[in-house]
Amino acid sequence: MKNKTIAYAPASIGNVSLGFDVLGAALEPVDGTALGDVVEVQQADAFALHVAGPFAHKLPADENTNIVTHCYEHFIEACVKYGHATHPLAMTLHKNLPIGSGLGSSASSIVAAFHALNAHFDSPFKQDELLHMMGELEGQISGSIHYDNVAPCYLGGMTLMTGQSSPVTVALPLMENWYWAICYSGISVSTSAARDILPKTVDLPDALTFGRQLGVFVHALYANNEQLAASVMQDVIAEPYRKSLLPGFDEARAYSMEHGALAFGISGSGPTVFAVCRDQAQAQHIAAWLDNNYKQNEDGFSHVCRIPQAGVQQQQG
Ligand SMILES: Nc1ncnc2c1ncn2[C@@H]1O[C@H](COP(=O)(O)OP(=O)(O)OP(=O)(O)O)[C@@H](O)[C@H]1O
Ligand SMILES: N[C@@H](CCO)C(=O)O
Repeated sequence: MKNKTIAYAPASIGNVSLGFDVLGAALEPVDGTALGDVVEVQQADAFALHVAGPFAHKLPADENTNIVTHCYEHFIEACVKYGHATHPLAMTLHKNLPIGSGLGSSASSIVAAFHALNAHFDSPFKQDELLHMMGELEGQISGSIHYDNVAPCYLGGMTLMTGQSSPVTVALPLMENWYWAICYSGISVSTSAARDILPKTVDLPDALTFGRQLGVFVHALYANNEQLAASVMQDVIAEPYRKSLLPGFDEARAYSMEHGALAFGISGSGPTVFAVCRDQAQAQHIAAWLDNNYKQNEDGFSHVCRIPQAGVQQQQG
């Protein structure tokens, strides 16, 4: 067992427009910004959670309501159930991602927490076992289990959920030259509220479009056909309802598409938006425009990102 274990878990895009709840991608800013939460664990006499970082003050003051505390309790219960030895830990969460941002903020805390806990105790649980725990904890927050943030955050890349208990998710090929301009507007959108406004059933034409788009997208990634892949990146499930929660969304889409973006959409449940760009210069231009025009307040930010191959990463203590 290690004295101190530290894990960094990246931001992620849920849905990627065309894959509601079943498609997600990790994010890595090209300028080296660490866009993700960090969790440290260390042996202690009793459990304690300390919260730090730029968005710590936006979390509930009571550490018992922090999802990281719930991850610890869940992990220890699982260890007891399966006969793995444990001891109490002190944990620190560096809350670097804004809450209710659409960047997979709770997923980032959850993945960093479970990875640090598992590594600290010499990996008693395997990948899919941990993913199930992560999905369950994410479901406690958003109201239903979905893996489209926790899976890419944990494993990196762009991942498609299988609906199976193992493998929970499979990796998809990436378009080598795509850059993702992302902008968080600075307001908070609750994922559970953004799920509650969606209709409970989907019309047949939309169901057919959803299936066709997802199938064509996966084919186009394997065929390395950028135009075909981008042509089906449209959201027929959530965006028509959610965009009313996002001031300036239509203008941001119109500007991005007029300036060459291949696709544009809501990241997760928003308010973060993304534009898929052919090269870094185009992404820088669109990110700068979004920064000046889509951002609503000083909490907002924009980045040019790539999709990293790696997800959660262990750091030196
Ligand atoms: N460590 C944590 N990180 C983020 N949210 C937390 C954490 N602990 C508790 N919460 C609570 O969970 C809820 C998170 O809400 P929500 O799912 O809308 O945000 P999110 O995960 O940040 O969203 P998104 O996936 O869109 O980035 C908030 O009520 C927040 O106070
Ligand atoms: N698939 C989830 C992602 C939330 O970040 C949703 O759109 O509700």
